[in-house]
Amino acid sequence: MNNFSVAPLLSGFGWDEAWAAEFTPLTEAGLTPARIARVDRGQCEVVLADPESGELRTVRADSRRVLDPDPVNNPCTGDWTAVDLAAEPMATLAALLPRRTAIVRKGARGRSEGQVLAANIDSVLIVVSLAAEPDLGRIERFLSLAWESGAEPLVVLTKADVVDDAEYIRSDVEQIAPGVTVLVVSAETGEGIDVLRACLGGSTALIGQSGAGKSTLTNALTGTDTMAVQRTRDRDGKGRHTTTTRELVPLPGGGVVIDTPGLREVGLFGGEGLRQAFGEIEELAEDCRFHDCGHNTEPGCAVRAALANGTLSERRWESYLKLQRENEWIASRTDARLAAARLQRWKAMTKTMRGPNSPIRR
Ligand SMILES: Nc1nc2c(ncn2[C@@H]2O[C@H](COP(=O)(O)OP(=O)(O)OP(=O)(O)O)[C@@H](O)[C@H]2O)c(=O)[nH]1
Ligand SMILES: [Zn+2]
Repeated sequence: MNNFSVAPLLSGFGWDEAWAAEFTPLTEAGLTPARIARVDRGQCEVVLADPESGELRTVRADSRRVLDPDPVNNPCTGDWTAVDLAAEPMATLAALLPRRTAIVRKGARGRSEGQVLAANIDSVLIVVSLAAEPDLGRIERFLSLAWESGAEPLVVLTKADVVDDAEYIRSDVEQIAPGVTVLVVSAETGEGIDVLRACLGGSTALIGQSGAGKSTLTNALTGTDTMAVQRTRDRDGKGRHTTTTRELVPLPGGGVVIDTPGLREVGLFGGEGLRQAFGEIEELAEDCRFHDCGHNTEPGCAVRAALANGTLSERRWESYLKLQRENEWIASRTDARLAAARLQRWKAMTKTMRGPNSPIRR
């Protein structure tokens, strides 16, 4: 292996000293760090710094070795992974690094498992179209999901070019998004795009309903040059890769954007995010006379008082209760348990790599 540092090449993709430190035993075992740009059945597209040429490359890799019975633990766009480039017949994922953050929604059709939309992100852009009347309840739901991920949420009201009252809508949305920046943009006219770009750093995931304008916004942020069919020649000349189908796209000034598929239903998975999304209600409840106030008929209830004097809207309160009821379905914090299991597996793996029986060719 050539003696060059992958750090400068991969830093634009979010690689940093902490990742590198975690990865050290695997580098010694001949594995290459890579970030997952797209997931397909049994395979992934990963971005890596080629250990021989020292250039950035997009590579297809077999992911079957790291598949897990629980879908939450499976490779996801944004995951950092260890790739065995020497594996035959094709490059193979040998391990997944523990995640720092992840957007996890409840799996489809009442399944108990979660579904990961993006991993290792620093901010979550909740993309909402101004072309239709914004559904505040849905935005609250997305905000809870975003807070739960561990990344910082931002609301982006897009298609500003089709309405004249964007600023009114923005102040309505600000009311229901305490502590969150709400921006108005248009991918069509470019309005607000520079301001949005200035808010972004590191890895950003876009979430929202189908048709909200996520892909168009991704294009506007990354610039058409980046999204245009960009080809890199395979090291062995066998073929060429295009990046048009990637979900993880680099930003011109560093950092990446992860576009996620449009979501029709967003079931929450975990409750901490809900408490953050409704932070002002949590604060109100602290002023109730009784520590275990049910906010119904108890004397000295600060929530009831706020509802009575209008500082807390009935709609917001109902929305909070609804999401809370939904969350009670998740009896235990399974996501925390899964993250712990994954960390254990990672530790076992790095230990084996260090040992005399390392399975990886040097
Ligand atoms: N007028 C206007 N139209 C926009 C804007 N952004 C997106 N659109 C249009 O809205 C439609 C949906 O945009 P997409 O970017 O495909 O939406 P998406 O959120 O990626 O949708 P999915 O891929 O289904 O999740 C397209 O017809 C876009 O041309 C905008 O700023 N202004
Ligand atoms: Zn109360």
